[in-house]
Amino acid sequence: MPLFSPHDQYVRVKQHCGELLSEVRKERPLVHHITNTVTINDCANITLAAGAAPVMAGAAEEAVEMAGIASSLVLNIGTLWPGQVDVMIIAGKAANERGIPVILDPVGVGATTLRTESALRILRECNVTILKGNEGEIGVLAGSGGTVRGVDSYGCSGDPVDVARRCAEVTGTVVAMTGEIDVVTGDGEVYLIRNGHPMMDRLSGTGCMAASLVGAFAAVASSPSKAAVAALAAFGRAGEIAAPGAAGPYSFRTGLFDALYSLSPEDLRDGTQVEIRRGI
Ligand SMILES: Nc1ncnc2c1ncn2[C@@H]1O[C@H](COP(=O)(O)OP(=O)(O)O)[C@@H](O)[C@H]1O
Ligand SMILES: Cc1ncsc1CCOP(=O)(O)O
Ligand SMILES: [Mg+2]
Repeated sequence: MPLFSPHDQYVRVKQHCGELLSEVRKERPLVHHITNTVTINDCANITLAAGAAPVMAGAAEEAVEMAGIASSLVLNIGTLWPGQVDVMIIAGKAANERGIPVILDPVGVGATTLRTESALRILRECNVTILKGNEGEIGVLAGSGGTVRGVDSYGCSGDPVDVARRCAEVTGTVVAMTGEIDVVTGDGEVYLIRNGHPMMDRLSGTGCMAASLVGAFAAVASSPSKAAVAALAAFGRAGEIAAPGAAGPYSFRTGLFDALYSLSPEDLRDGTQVEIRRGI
């Protein structure tokens, strides 16, 4: 006999999403980013809008010290420069030693050899807690095939849920795969999150911001997968609230920050659209 019925479990996950949002605002965790130069400001502001505190620190000389005071670390390979992966690995190892979660956003993996080798090296040399990518990126890292052009996903080969499961198996991480439906899996169940809006795909940086939010929620959560579910549901919910009032991508961007800032734990609890399936 399972301890909880599927319906009980569904209600508990939704409740937990709301609780984690409250916890982020109460704890205001410091999220250390080593990230790209395109979306760095949006990542800082979305972290603030959620109630957490961002710091962007990319120098080798301060990587260990910053990881020493942060509550989570977000590594994003969007605009790599020579030596940046070395810094990411120094920070990642320091984060691992302290036991704080490490989130990897393998932006554009599969598009070039440098990106693929860099993502694989980080996964090999650091203990990545949550791997957050779009369908193409996760398909590439699962080894089952994904198409990435520049930083854009052209999808993965096969059933996205199977691909996410396989990626979690191969990498030993919790996988948070974004898209029209987000899939989170790796330490138990598989979660499908149906929040969000197509406008989120029309704005550069929504994938990076999703990783920042996963970092903020993982910093205060005991379960990495539940943190990723709550973060993606919160971001998706903010997108749903912002889209009807937007004239286009740029007013949507403003609305997205405002909606996340104003999102109540009760709205997140009630508005989270999650399906739970048996995991690996
Ligand atoms: N068509 C869509 N419908 C709903 N939400 C979407 C859609 N496309 C993207 N999103 C949301 O936008 C965010 C970024 O996802 P995605 O576009 O897959 O990332 P990336 O920018 O890395 O390609 C995620 O929170 C995802 O849920
Ligand atoms: C356009 C671009 N080029 C390098 S990083 C970047 C931003 C990617 O943002 P996202 O994948 O979050 O949409
Ligand atoms: Mg994008």
